[in-house]
Amino acid sequence: MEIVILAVVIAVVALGAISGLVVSSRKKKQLPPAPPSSPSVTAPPAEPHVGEEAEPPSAEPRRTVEEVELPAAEAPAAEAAPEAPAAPAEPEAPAAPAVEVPEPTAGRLVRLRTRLSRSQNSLGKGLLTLLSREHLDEDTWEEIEDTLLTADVGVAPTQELVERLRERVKVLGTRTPEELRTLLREELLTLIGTDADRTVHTEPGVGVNGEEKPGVVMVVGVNGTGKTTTTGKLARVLVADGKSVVLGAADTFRAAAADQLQTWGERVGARTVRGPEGGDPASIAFDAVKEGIAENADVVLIDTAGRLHTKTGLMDELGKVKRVVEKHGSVDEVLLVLDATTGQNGLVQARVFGEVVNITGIVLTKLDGTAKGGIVVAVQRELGVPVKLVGLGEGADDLAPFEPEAFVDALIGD
Ligand SMILES: Nc1nc2c(ncn2[C@@H]2O[C@H](COP(=O)(O)OP(=O)(O)OP(=O)(O)O)[C@@H](O)[C@H]2O)c(=O)[nH]1
Repeated sequence: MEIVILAVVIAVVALGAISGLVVSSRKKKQLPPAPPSSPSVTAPPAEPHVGEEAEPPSAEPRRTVEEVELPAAEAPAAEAAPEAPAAPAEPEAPAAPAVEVPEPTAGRLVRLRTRLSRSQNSLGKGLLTLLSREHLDEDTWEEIEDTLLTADVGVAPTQELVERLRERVKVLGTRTPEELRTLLREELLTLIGTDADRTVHTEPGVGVNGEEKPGVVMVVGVNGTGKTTTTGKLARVLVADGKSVVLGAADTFRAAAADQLQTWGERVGARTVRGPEGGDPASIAFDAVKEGIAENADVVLIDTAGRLHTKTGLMDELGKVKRVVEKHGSVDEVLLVLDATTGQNGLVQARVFGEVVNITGIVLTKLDGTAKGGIVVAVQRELGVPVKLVGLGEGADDLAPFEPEAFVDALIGD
């Protein structure tokens, strides 16, 4: 019996040992799956790869910024142009509107009058309303003063005008609206001045070598005031008047400026002389006049780069551009372009530009976008030169000769 029990125990122990082995071997088999998951654990080591990869791209963009840019898109078109016969037709397509016929310049200010009076309403109408009050007490005169100052007329001209109005209103006694309108019209005209020569001088002259030289106009001013646009619009005006025009793209700061000018020129058949981007503006201006002389053109318009009047180096450069152009002969007109919306700051600009180049006329742009038409008075006083042209919109023919009467009529309405 004992033997049987012993045999059973041995058998049980033996079975236990065998099953233990099986379990442990299963466990060992389960482990291997762990290693497959271990690569994901080793993923972090991939981070260095990411880091490694990150470096080249960080270097690449520096190259691609220069290399890819727009030329990548433009180059094929440019390359295709000489090969494909259809392609050359495309560059000619924009040249087709070169036959554009600009609007006649006469009466432009009258045509643009609604735009002008819309923006200037508060000045003219405001003054008339105040002057029509039954009792013109001190408060009312102060309000009149404020209206003028708000419209950028300037302190001294405002005081002069108010003094004159006070005197004349006193003499008038009863004031009919019509009398007031006439009175205000006269006084505003006196303030603006009707005697100044507002012609943009573009007559041909005699060059240093005795040859006939085109009229030369330089367009100067602070950034974004509308120089290129004005140069383009002026080219249209001149072409409309039957003159041949050469454009000089001496704005080598702003990459798109030369293209912009060339487009304006192409639309009316005026050639643009341009140089490399960032090139010497004086030499481009010089070449433009040289071309103008060679081509027997009537007028050369030189668009210069926008420059802050506070940067001495840039202002010196402007002086140099003018001096270099004068090696051919006189510069007949230096137009300072002022943005009417910048108000009093325009006066500071006018003063500094006037010190560097002899300003002969002012172009007041964006008059359609401000009620501060009084700047016309202030800037003429500041510089002692007349406003010759006004910009009244972004349209190609939205540049008008400045006519004091039409301007004042627009201010005070009918
Ligand atoms: N509303 C309005 N916009 C104008 C007038 N004149 C110019 N502009 C706009 O003013 C912006 C600047 O004009 P640009 O001719 O490029 O100015 P710019 O002085 O040549 O600029 P920079 O070369 O950068 O100094 C453009 O969007 C023009 O369309 C105007 O009389 N009225």
